[in-house]
Amino acid sequence: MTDAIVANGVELTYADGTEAVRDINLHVPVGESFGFLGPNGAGKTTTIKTLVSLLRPTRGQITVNGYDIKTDPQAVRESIGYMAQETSVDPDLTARENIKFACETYGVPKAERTERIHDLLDLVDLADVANKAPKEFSGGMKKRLNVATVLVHEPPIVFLDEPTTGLDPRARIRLWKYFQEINEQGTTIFLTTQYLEEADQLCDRLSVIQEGEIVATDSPDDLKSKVGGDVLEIALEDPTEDRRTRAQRITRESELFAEGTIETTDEGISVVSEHARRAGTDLLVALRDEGFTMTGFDVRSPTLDDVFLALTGEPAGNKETTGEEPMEPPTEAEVVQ
Ligand SMILES: Nc1ncnc2c1ncn2[C@@H]1O[C@H](COP(=O)(O)OP(=O)(O)OP(=O)(O)O)[C@@H](O)[C@H]1O
Repeated sequence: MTDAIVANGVELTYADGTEAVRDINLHVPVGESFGFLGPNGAGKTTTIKTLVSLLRPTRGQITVNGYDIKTDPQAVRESIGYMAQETSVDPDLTARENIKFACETYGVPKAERTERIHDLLDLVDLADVANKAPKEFSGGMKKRLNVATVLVHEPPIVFLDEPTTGLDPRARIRLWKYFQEINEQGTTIFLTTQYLEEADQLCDRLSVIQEGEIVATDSPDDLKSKVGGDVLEIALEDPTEDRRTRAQRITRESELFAEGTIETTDEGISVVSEHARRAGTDLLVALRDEGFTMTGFDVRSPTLDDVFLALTGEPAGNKETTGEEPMEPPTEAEVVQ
């Protein structure tokens, strides 16, 4: 399979000396849905802007659709769809007019425009509000319109920079559906995200990026399998620091869990081990014999959050779960759709 995106040894240092990305290497085959997962400031936007030729790398080579971004930036831009982090639709033109404008900008032949606009309004579920202006739309509807505008010239690759940030879960799931649809139709997708679930749902493969460097690249399942087992979480009654540390030590001293990763949590301890499922109850008994009372117990498969923690030593800072980000309530137009 040919590569849609190739990046070799890419670095980008901003004028103020910030080394935003260092030694980025990528090979994204045609038809793949590839993700860049990382927290705020990790270098995702810098990377995507460099790939679409809006920023010039300080070092390294990039080809997109076979075009070199340094020598052929115009050909790169004409052959891709790029959705920036900030939604870019004209608030005063209607949804239909916004898509028509994009058709003109990208030189879609006149004879094809009417059908293309109709199909795109359908794809993103905005046919009912085609004659309304985005100033009346919810954030989710604006993003969907934005998706339609970047697809007008049927690009073989679309670059999506945190396409669902700020949307409520329902709007997010709808957008995922459209991305899956265009990917199934053969479009290569490169997206950045800080949502673990988004990476899990949409990406065939992903790179985890931290402080400008790729720390792992694989399929979501393979990344999870590298965590080293299932995750056993135990909540203790009265989980003072002393008690959590003692429970951690007892677990570490037990033969079965000596090889696992044992962390203290707010409620008690968390153990990642290949024995978590089979021998979890033995550990509960051992802790009970040492005088602990357990108030909760859960064994689960690893998530990308566990992957992130194992790779970077930090939680992913997923806004969805930390609740840092205000959710956008649906507007009237969204509700009536
Ligand atoms: N124009 C700029 N000049 C100097 N430094 C910048 C500039 N833009 C970004 N940076 C810095 O480069 C680093 C990477 O930023 P970048 O926006 O690429 O990260 P990100 O992963 O996309 O984060 P976010 O999720 O917040 O968009 C950060 O330290 C950021 O402060």
